[in-house]
Amino acid sequence: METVDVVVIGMGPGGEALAGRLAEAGLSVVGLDHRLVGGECPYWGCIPSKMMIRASGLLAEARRVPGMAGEAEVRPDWAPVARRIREEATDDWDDRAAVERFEGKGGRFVRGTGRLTGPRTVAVDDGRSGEFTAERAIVVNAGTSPLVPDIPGLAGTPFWTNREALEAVEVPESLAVLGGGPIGLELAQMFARFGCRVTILEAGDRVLKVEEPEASEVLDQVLAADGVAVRTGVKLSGVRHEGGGFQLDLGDDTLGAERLLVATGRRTDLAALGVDRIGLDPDARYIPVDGRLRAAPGVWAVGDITGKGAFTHVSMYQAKIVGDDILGLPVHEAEYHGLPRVTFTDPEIGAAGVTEHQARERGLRVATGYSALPSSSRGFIHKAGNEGFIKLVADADAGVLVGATSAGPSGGEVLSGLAVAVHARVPLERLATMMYAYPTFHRAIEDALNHLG
Ligand SMILES: Cc1cc2nc3c(=O)[nH]c(=O)nc-3n(C[C@H](O)[C@H](O)[C@H](O)COP(=O)(O)OP(=O)(O)OC[C@H]3O[C@@H](n4cnc5c(N)ncnc54)[C@H](O)[C@@H]3O)c2cc1C
Ligand SMILES: NC(=O)c1ccc[n+]([C@@H]2O[C@H](COP(=O)([O-])OP(=O)(O)OC[C@H]3O[C@@H](n4cnc5c(N)ncnc54)[C@H](O)[C@@H]3O)[C@@H](O)[C@H]2O)c1
Repeated sequence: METVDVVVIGMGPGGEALAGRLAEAGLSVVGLDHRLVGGECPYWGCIPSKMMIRASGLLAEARRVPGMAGEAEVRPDWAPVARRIREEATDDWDDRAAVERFEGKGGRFVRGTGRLTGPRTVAVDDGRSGEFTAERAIVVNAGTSPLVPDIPGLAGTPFWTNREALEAVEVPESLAVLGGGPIGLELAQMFARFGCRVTILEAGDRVLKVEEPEASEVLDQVLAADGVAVRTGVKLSGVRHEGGGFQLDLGDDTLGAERLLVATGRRTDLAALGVDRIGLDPDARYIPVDGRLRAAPGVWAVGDITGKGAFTHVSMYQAKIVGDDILGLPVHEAEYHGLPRVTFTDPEIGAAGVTEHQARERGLRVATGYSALPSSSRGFIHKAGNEGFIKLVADADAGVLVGATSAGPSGGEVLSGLAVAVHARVPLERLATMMYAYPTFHRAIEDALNHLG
């Protein structure tokens, strides 16, 4: 048993930043991770997936040249993408640089699995087994893993999760994507643009069901144009892998595909983390936290495991608050009412705050405003690839926006102003009386404000 100031279990984006900051502040910090320092985002998530999407976006833009700027012959090549992910993004899934960065700040890294054994103690299984007492804080940043549904025949087949998909060295000839959430959609469109025949199989009645229905409609339209087949209301009842491919039993018919990507959500394992030792329910999905991310006396949690939004920016935002709290600095408690998020399809679907449905469920007197990008000046100029819209959701009594969606080219960037408006509760009157630069996509915000009702 060794005594230190802080133990961080799991070095995802938030845990890595926090552990480094606390070590730089002079605390003795042990950071534990049984995989790679940095977590899912840099190795199997945001960064490599957005590099792939950047490449597929270039292909899509080149294919828009005919009729607008001459001729372009597009011959996709996956090799530079796979190479970039190995050489620039993941260092071939080697975290040496991140470990050294942390150690350079004075931290101590242990590659192993951490488990709470009490309110101040963490057992580490690193092949030797040891235990740390954390005098000041334990921080849990253990993240999530792919959730694989219990479908007959699926277990034991060489299906992909996000991890295998982002390590792909070749583009499959055909791909079935189980799940039409952000992971499934981003990767489906991206692989299709590299010449793969893609089918999305979504159990719900629309893709990206957590966002506005108008976003799902735009995605249906653009995915069809990319040659992606989208099937909703699907129940996959059996999986077989034979002759180098998958046979998927869909009740009425069978779908064949070279590869199967399972993108049906994420799961946590609180029992394995020993949360019962700090008085929490091991069968719960998330660790309950207060505004300072405190889960129990002396224990904080950050990231996906708190259930406040499975995004890197949530993890980083929470880590800053926890750092302030542990260091005894003034704390601005976490607020999620303006939660921004972007699904990096083309068009990007940016959103902040609540959807219209969520606002109505809260019993608000809701007003909405909508403006289609193709009919805006900028959309008219842009032409090919101009799909998208702005949708605003207002609390009519309070006179503020409680939600907004910005779908379109650079929809995630256009979101910025809307995220400020929702976060800072800027009065509608102020938004409606400001200037919006001409001719930008974000001018559609003004048009949507004019249509609020
Ligand atoms: C394909 C994909 C694309 C994504 N794209 C985006 C995006 O564009 N933008 C965005 O904001 N988010 C995106 N996300 C989500 C983002 O990756 C996560 O929200 C982000 O990684 C934050 O997670 P986290 O901090 O909870 O920890 P994680 O990144 O999940 O890391 C947790 C770490 O804890 C370790 N660990 C777990 N249990 C233990 C234990 N008991 N002991 C020791 N170590 C342990 C794991 O090995 C891991 O390294 C994407 C995710 C995926 C899968
Ligand atoms: N751009 C981004 O910020 C980004 C990108 C990727 C992932 N993420 C994060 O990662 C999280 C996980 O993403 P995800 O797409 O795996 O999960 P998700 O939970 O968001 O979506 C999963 C989808 O799979 C469907 N589904 C579930 N079981 C099914 C089944 N048996 N058959 C068919 N469909 C089924 C669900 O109805 C849902 O639409 C996201 O919620 C998001 O927070 C973020």
